[in-house]
This record gives sequence, structure tokens and C-alpha cells, in this order.
Amino acid sequence: MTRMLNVIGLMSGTSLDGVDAAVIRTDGERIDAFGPDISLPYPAPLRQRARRILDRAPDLPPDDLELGAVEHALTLHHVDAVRRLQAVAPDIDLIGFHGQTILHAPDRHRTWQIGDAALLSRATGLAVIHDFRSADVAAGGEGAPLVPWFHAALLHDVTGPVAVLNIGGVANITLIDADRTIHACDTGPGNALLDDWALRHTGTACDVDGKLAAMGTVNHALLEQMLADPYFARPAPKSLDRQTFATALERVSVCTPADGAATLAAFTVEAVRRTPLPVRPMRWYVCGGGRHNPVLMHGLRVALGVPVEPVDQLGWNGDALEAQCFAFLAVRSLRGLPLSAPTVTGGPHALSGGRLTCAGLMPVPSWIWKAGSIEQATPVRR
Ligand SMILES: Nc1ncnc2c1ncn2[C@@H]1O[C@H](COP(=O)(O)OP(=O)(O)OP(=O)(O)O)[C@@H](O)[C@H]1O
Ligand SMILES: CC(=O)N[C@H]1[C@@H]2OC[C@@H](O2)[C@@H](O)[C@@H]1O[C@H](C)C(=O)O
Repeated sequence: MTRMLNVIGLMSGTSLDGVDAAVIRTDGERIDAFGPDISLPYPAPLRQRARRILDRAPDLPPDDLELGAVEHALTLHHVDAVRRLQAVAPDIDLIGFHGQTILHAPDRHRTWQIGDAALLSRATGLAVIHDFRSADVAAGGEGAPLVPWFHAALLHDVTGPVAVLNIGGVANITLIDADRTIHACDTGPGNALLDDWALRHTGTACDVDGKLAAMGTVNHALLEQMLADPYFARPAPKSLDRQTFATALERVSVCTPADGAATLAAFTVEAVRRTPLPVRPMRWYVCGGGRHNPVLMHGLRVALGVPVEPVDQLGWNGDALEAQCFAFLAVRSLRGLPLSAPTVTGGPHALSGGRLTCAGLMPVPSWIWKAGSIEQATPVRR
């Protein structure tokens, strides 16, 4: 039987709100147990610095001094998260470290997650799997979303077609078909535009509980202009950068704060409804921070016309799911199991990925090398 490992997964998503960290016990195929999890928000100054790096990312040289400083500070924040989990779950074998995406342009063979895996490994004394997306992008895939294998493992006894919708900064869907084929793509914006709008008009990091959007009226003319973006006509698989729809913020700048928020929330919902899927799901389960926004949840229920529930209804932890996923994918990477598939990321074939860094371990434990073939990601331009 394959060895079960206690793994910490670390995810810092496109919302730039902080690090989610979670422990699971897994062999990369089954999940034996869920351990503790925490969210460690970025302090506001770090969030602002990370945001400026993200805005500069398309033209940023890899040796930029501020980039290095932000990467270092973000990594120390991850170290902090790991140490807090180790205090309550001491027997950790491995870390799955996603890093902070600052740029995602698979059409230009670029995907860029910052984070210093060697520093994380040295500081925690643990082996680290990182750089999960590059191999798929180098092979011609989208490199995202990667969470579908994890959703499929969790839904192993659920009859499809059923969808899991993650509403993070960007929103993405996993559809498990009746024959268990996994289909996936990014649907469109998630919370990122709403967050930027709320910050601009209320000074808060998000539209808490959808209160601003609930007071507004959707501007349907502007909504249709936003939905005319060619992305929505593209077949899946497909994926997005956080900033792909940033111009939507300029479009709604003619609106009142409340109408702008209502229109941006409707943009997220309508993009989900129009996502090209091979079959219509009978049920939708929603994870990610967007499920806390009643305006988004109500909008989805009306637009989709079938049951739409938070994943917590399945007994899952909708806030820790992505962090748990990167723990799961770390073990898959170690064992050389696929992280992607043609119907998920559009790559030519199911492909493993991720890279192993053991800066904290001398000698490297033998079980790591016995875990399976360790596929090295082909480097892509950063
Ligand atoms: N009570 C709430 N009301 C409204 N929005 C909320 C609430 N709680 C969380 N959110 C939204 O959820 C976002 C965080 O979601 P999440 O942690 O899933 O994002 P993420 O991990 O950055 O996403 P991803 O990597 O999937 O893009 C916040 O930025 C905010 O927009
Ligand atoms: C490049 C990148 O970081 N993409 C994220 C982002 O956040 C949501 C969506 O866009 C998804 O495609 C992906 O994250 C999840 C965890 C994934 O890979 O499945």
C-alpha cells in the first residue's frame, strides 16, 4: 500500500488576502484525514506591496530589488503559517507550496508564482514541492485550474454531472460528468474586481457580505459590453490572469458605488452561467471566499436554476479547500501522478509537475526518493 503522508498545503490566491494553510493526510489519490487549517492575512502594507508587484509583473525583470524583497517577505509569512500549524500538528512530512501568482499568460508560455521554496524548506526543515503549473504551461496547457483532481477525489462517491465552483479572485469550475470525466476552466472574474471596487469606494478590502452590491441596480448595457469579451466565446479549457478583466472597472466608473458593485457581481454570475460546458450540472457546490457573499450566491441560484450550495454542505471546509488541494497535489507530484489532463488544462496529455526542494533536509529522507518518479518541471520563462 502507498505510504500516507501528513502534508501542509499553502495557497495564497489571486485575491491577495493572505495565506491559507491546511494539513491533510493523503497518498495523492485518497484523503485519509483532514487536519487543522489557518488563514494568515497579509498585513496591509505587504498586501499593497504585493499588489504593486502584480501590477508591474508583465514588465518586471526577475532581478528587480522590490520583487526580491516582496518575495522574501511573502515567504516568511508562509513560514509563519507553517510553524503555527506545526505547533498543533507536529508530524508533518512535506509541504505543498503554491506561491503567489503575479502573472498568468499561458498563451505566451508564462505563469509566474513568486515564493522562495529553498528559504521555506530551510526555515521549516521540511521538503517542499512548488512550481506546480510550469510543466503544464511548457507542454502547451493552461497550467490552471489544477484543483479539479482534488475535487474529483473528494467527490469519488457522488453521481454526476455535478459542479464545484471556486469563487476566489478569479472563478473556476470543475465539472464531474456522469462517466466521471473531469472538465474544468476558469469561468471569469470572481471577487477581484469587486474587491478593487470596494477598496476604491468604501476603503474596505472587499464588499463585506455583499452589502454595497445589494443596494445597487445592475447596469445591463455595461454588463453586456463586459460579456462581449472574446474570452467568453472561447471553448474550455481556458484560464485567466487576475487582471484580464481590469478594464471592467473603468467601464463601471460611470456608475454609483452601489450600482457598480451590483454590475460587477452580476458579471461574475453571468460569466458562470455562460461558461461552455459539455453537460449542465444537476447541482453546484461553491467554495472560496465568494460563497460568503449573499449577492453572488443569490445571483447564482437565480441564474443556474438548479441547487447551488456552499461546499460546506458536503462536510468540506470551503475556506481551506485550495490549501488542502496543494497538499494533495504535492504528494501526486512526488509520486509522478498527473496534476493536469487535456479536458482540464488543455495540455496534450495528462501530466505531472511540481519541483522538489529539500534545502532543509540533510540527508534527504529515503522515502522521498522511493515515493515514485519525480518529474521535474520544464522551466518556462519567468
Ligand atoms: N463576508 C464576505 N463578504 C463578501 N466577500 C467575501 C467575504 N468573505 C470573503 N469574501 C471574498 O473572498 C475573497 C477571498 O477569497 P479566497 O480566499 O477564496 O480567494 P483566493 O484564495 O485569493 O482565490 P483564488 O486563488 O481562488 O483566486 C476576498 O477577497 C473577498 O472578496
Ligand atoms: C494562475 C493561477 O494562480 N490561477 C488560479 C486563480 O485562482 C482561481 C483560478 O485563477 C484558478 O485557475 C487558479 O487557482 C486554483 C487553485 C487552481 O489552480 O485550481
